[in-house]
Amino acid sequence: MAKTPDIIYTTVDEAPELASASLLPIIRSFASAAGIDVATRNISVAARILAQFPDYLKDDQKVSDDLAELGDLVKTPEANVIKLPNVSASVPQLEAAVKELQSQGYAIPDYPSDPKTDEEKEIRARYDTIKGSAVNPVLREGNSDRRSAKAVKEYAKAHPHSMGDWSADSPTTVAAMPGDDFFANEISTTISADQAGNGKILFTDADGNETKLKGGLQYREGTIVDATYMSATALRSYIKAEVESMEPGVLFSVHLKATMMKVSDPIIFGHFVSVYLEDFIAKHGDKLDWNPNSGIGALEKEIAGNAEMEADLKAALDARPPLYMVDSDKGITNLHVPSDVIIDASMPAVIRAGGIGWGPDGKAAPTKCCIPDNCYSVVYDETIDFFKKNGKLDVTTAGAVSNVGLMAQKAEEYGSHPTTFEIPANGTIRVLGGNDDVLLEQKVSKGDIWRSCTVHKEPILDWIALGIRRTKATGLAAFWLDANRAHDAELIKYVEPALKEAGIEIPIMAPREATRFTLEHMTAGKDVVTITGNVLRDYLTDLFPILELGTSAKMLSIVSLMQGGGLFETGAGGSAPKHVQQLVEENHLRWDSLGEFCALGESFKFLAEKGHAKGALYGAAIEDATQKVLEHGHSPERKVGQPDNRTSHYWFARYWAEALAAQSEDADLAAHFAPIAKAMAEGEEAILSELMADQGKAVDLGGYYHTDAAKTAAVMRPSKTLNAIIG
Ligand SMILES: NC(=O)C1=CN([C@@H]2O[C@H](COP(=O)(O)OP(=O)(O)OC[C@H]3O[C@@H](n4cnc5c(N)ncnc54)[C@H](OP(=O)(O)O)[C@@H]3O)[C@@H](O)[C@H]2O)C=CC1
Ligand SMILES: O=C(O)CCC(=O)C(=O)O
Ligand SMILES: [Mg+2]
Repeated sequence: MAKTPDIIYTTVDEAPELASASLLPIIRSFASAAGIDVATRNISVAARILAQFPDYLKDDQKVSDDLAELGDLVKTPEANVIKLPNVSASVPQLEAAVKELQSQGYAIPDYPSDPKTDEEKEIRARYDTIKGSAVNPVLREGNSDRRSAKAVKEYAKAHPHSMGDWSADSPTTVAAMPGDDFFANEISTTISADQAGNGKILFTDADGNETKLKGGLQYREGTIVDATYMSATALRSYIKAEVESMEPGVLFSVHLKATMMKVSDPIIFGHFVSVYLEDFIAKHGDKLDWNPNSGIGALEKEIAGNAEMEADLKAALDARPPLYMVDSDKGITNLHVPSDVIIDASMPAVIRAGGIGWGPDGKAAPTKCCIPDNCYSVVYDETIDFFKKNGKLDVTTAGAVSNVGLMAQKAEEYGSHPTTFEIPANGTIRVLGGNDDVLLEQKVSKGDIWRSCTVHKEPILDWIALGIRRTKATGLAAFWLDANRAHDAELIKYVEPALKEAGIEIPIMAPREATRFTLEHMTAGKDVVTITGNVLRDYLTDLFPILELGTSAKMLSIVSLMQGGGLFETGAGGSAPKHVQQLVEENHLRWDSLGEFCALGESFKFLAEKGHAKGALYGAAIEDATQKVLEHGHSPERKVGQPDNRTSHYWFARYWAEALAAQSEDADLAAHFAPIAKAMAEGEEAILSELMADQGKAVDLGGYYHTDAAKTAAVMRPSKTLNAIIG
């Protein structure tokens, strides 16, 4: 068997991938001096599509299934993977990627939006494995530890980013369902030894016809299994009530996670679209080949050229309260594209701005934020309440909020796609254990969104232990668990004895209380650890970093894999499509690779733990370089003509080389890097001017999802002087 590479750096999409075109050659060149090989594996949406359809491709077009390979690797102690954020594709994004690949000569099939034949169904099943958050759940074989590096936090306190003012009478609110949501309907149980084995989910309609919705569920002793549903009727009447009770001057918005929750949330999104456009759909719905779950963007494409429908759509939108906009310049509303509705990014942006979003007129306005499910809406509701009472966060004095998240082995909601169903008819749903015991049973109605989540015992115990370690290192912490929520009550049965055994007291608080506790302490300058389940891990690791640091991309994001390997995610944010657009239009890339720098440092330190002596020197040198990039103000700036991602990489490389040249533990390494550092310093003027020379001009990357490597390299590595030093 081939040797596992020392470090694997993932190939992804959009802005982080453009950044890699500049940064990775530097990393590889420097690492090779210590005999450390840095390999790549491609998990971009384009590569994942090609990997699914070898039978449609010519031999020289076929690609390996790198995600599957990585999925196996993370279950071994050898794993040392740097994972950059990748596109979690919605249907519109998937369709766009397919179209682009087809235009490049890859004869892959169209995405069947309404599969009828067996062949179409088979193609659709392959595409479904690519849709939404298809990468992270496969790689995350460990729990999550996200925090800011000390240097990053100190820099943010010394150089505070802008924050909007909050006023006590801000009309911005969070609106959740009055009941009959996932929170209200949840039931939960823990699998006994007898019940372990192959579980299944059965549905029985009103006439007694039984269908198996899912079999082969691997229940283990100690696994927590839940069942819950959101009533479609209750959801629709809540949306209607919220649309109809809007105050003038307030924007209407919904905040979901259609990428991660790829089965349930597009359906919820579709209900928002269809209630909001009720009158238009009543008039034209029958004539349309359009699913509201794809959003208004897809509707606009469907009716393009039909003047009557276009006029009616415009009138329908005008008759409703103004929508919160994703991009007001381009007319993209909150209800346009499901993948643009990303609550972990959108709610912090509203809160950071002082409770405002952007309206169709391009002006900022207060916003009603609909977050249907009460499991998590309370966190944002309480946060907004807190800032209304206390005014905006003082970034210069705020403590650091870090997170320990229960994530391993597809924990909780984020692993529930295969066991989420839109209920076909009124009836009963039952979850059976390995011994056919009925574990959970619920009466449901047609259209309800029903799901079952699981979380295994080993990840739970590992998470509690990690929470205890981080609490000891930090001082203040809380478990965010609601004793009144069925799932959390089962988890508490693990947490309480584990804390007792460890002889440590960590409070257990419901999310609303825990939010207040965290905000009170952080505003008083204290560092706080939030120990949460998987969804709150995702939400909080954008919310607090965006408030504290201006972006979550600067976070350290470590997944200590349960089998002993390491997965180092870069930041907590996404792939920044707006940054790609700016690069293409004006050759300026404002993506900040600080997250990559932090992950790289951790990855080298991890290599040292595994016995690679030079890993520790590299890790320390990278930390030093990262701190210098910050201290000397060499992070990318936002506007064309200013230093960007590429110049920040030059400084990072230079400081990294200088640190390796200056260390005295390894004379050979110092001797290798001394001339590199010298050449970088001497070449400063030439390199910076070569890096900046072509800013302002449009560039061609040869694609969006599947860019041309040579074209991208030419754009991202424009300095001959630097390239010659890197070799
Ligand atoms: N872990 C993962 O793999 C994740 C992937 N995603 C995917 O990313 C895509 C985009 O998601 P979106 O919600 O727009 O979130 P992003 O995090 O990509 O962008 C939100 C905003 O945050 C700022 N930002 C994010 N990262 C950086 C960075 N490194 N440097 C500077 N600024 C940064 C940018 O602000 P500004 O524009 O003001 O500069 C950006 O527009 C989607 O396809 C989504 O599925 C999202 C989250 C996590
Ligand atoms: O995998 C995804 O789609 C998003 C992940 C994410 O937002 C996170 O882990 O913070
Ligand atoms: Mg997130």
